[in-house]
Amino acid sequence: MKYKRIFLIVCDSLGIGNAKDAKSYNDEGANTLQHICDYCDGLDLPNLEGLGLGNLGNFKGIYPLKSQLGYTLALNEISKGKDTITGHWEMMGLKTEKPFVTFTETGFPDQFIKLFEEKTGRKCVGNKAASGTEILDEYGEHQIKTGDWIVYTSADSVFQIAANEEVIPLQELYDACKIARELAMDERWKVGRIIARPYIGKKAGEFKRTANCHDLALPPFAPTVLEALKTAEYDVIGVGKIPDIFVNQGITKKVKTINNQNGMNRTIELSKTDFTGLCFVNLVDFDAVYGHRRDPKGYGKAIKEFDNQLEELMKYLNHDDLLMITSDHGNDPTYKGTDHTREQVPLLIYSKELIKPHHLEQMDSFAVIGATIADNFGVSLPLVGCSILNKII
Ligand SMILES: O=P(O)(O)O[C@H]1O[C@H](CO)[C@@H](O)[C@H]1O
Ligand SMILES: [Mn+2]
Ligand SMILES: [Mn+2]
Repeated sequence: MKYKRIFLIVCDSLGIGNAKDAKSYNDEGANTLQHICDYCDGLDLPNLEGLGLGNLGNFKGIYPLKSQLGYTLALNEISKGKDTITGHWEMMGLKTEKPFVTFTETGFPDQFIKLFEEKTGRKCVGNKAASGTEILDEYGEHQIKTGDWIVYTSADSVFQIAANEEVIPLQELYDACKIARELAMDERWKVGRIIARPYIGKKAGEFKRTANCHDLALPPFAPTVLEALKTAEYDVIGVGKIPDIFVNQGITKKVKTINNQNGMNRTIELSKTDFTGLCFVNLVDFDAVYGHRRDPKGYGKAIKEFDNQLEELMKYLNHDDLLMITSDHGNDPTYKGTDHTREQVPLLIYSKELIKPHHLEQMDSFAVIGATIADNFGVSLPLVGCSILNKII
């Protein structure tokens, strides 16, 4: 074991363009970070820049340094799919060959909706691909009058249920999600995630989603690196959405968060505690609050805030800790539509002492991350992805 603790932070959706297969996803030219930097007329990110982020692309305001502190490379996703689950599972060694079923063009079939209505005792409205905030403006007032569920999907493999917390009790929404998850274990409707989308407010234009959102994912289809770590009795701390994404498999401790800032604060607190193993963090606001909302200015501000908090985290790292910063897909806020974009993701690696700063161009598979972690802790390596442990040290 070279590193006692590894902190892996996923800046959800912070892609860096250039995916070899972007065309087959209709995402040619998408580049989340580059276009945010352009839109903001340059981003000043001293900590990420110091690690070497500027060597990973042409990002206005982020300069490529000759003497970067970190080890940097770009990763290509090899799975079929560009959603959160696919990206995170690949990081931990699973290659998804068959994409999850989607209902983007058609909405969910009548049979599924009927069963869901019968079992939950409420009717559904919506049932189409939509932005989660726009659909509240469309149906939120209707829901207050009727108590109907607002259901919707997207380009992702999801069934999302929006419910006003002041109209439908939160627990009833969670129970309905469980019912939907059971129904959607049927092969015909086996979507990657059922998502509870609670919100508050009284009229269109004023509805606000709350932090009580909850995902019910399919369990990973094979053991992941997280499982291997847990079996070998290492700590596997999941912060934010991580436990949901892996349906708690391989997780030894769950830490809930309410937003990015809180996620980083919780991570900084964890860095002051003693553990041996992995602290795996997802910062979802980049994606949910800015990427899908096509808000490049807000996204830029959020990256800047992350960069500030990163400085504090780095201060608390021990000499034998390793920090990895990456992403799970792109979500270019200047791109057409409101969905994820197929992009390469950055991998920035840092340790106070045990690192050989270097910029390596690119590698295939996000599983480079899981393989390196497995290698470090001496557990069995995943079937995909090469460890770079011996290169970074
Ligand atoms: O528009 P909202 O509700 O944020 O939905 C987004 O979040 C879901 C999960 O990533 C996807 O379906 C995506 O469209
Ligand atoms: Mn994501
Ligand atoms: Mn998303």
